[in-house]
Amino acid sequence: MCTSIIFSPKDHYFGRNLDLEVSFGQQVIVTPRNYNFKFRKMPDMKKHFAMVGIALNAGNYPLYFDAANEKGLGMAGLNYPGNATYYKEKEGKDNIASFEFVPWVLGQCSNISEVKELLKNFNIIDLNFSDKMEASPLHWLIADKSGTSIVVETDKDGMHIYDNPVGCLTNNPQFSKQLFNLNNYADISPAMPKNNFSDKVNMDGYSRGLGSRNLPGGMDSESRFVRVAFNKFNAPHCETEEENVDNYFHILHSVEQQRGLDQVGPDAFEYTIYSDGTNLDKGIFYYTTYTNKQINVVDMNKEDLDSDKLITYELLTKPNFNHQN
Ligand SMILES: C[C@H](CCC(=O)NCCS(=O)(=O)O)[C@H]1CC[C@H]2[C@@H]3[C@H](O)C[C@@H]4C[C@H](O)CC[C@]4(C)[C@H]3C[C@H](O)[C@]12C
Repeated sequence: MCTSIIFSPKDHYFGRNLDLEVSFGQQVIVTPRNYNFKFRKMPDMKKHFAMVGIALNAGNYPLYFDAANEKGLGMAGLNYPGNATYYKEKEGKDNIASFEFVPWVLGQCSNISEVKELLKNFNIIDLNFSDKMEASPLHWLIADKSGTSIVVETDKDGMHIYDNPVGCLTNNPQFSKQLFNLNNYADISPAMPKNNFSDKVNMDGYSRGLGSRNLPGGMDSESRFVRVAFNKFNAPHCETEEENVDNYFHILHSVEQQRGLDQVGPDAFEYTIYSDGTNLDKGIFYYTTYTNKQINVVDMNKEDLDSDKLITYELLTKPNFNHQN
């Protein structure tokens, strides 16, 4: 499972938790403006916006899991098995494979209204990257530095673009159902609950935090959706970058999957391999990994963004202990 959010305390932070049982050897990859992006059914994109995110470098082609561009637009693909549908090629349409969708959008759009315009002629096609790497069933959260976000789902009945009032996405079911499900949690609150039960019973609030007692705690995608939306809406908005980045990671880590809790095979457990976030206003990329909880930083502005070569950084995974004596 995965969770993606846009958090807007002052600047805007976009990213995700990547939850899975196996790692692909992904890296932080900065794609500069003059890297030649090839598309299977569309002309090459020789010049485009620079982007930073997590990707698998497949023979010098960055297969992005999630990324943000220099204009402050971010995009993440999350598993959507059973629902994601990719279509046949259509004449006159922009025919894009699912693994090309992130660079197609981030290469040329600056904000959500441009994305909506671009998607008017979009057709996602059923194409594998290679024989060994089949297309993944995904849906996408896309957000910009105004804090606006949309969800794109390509279902059996066609493509849906939803305005996203909560600024988060997890996995199944469809986004519209995830939103509807929030109805069931309307009474969750950071405040102590009032006794609406009966004035015949003395309820003295034996513990702090009773207002969030019914917040779902499971690893499943519906529980994480409710939990991350609630935690994000109630997170503090601070003044400094450090405080806001710290709060951002508290939100993502509140839905992280601890190893051992989500069994997907006889001896296999899904867990949060990394959590990342880009400051969309400043182009600074932050991440933590399951074993390295220090916040690591790659500042896109420190790179030569006019280059034509991918810039890669290994994800740091070595535990970082600070011995005080
Ligand atoms: C599995 C990842 C999503 C995480 C997630 O939602 N996990 C939930 C798993 S489940 O519901 O519980 O089964 C997705 C996100 C981005 C995906 C990758 C990117 O789309 C880039 C390429 C695309 C290629 O077609 C397949 C390999 C791949 C490298 C993808 C592998 C995998 O499907 C990734 C890493």
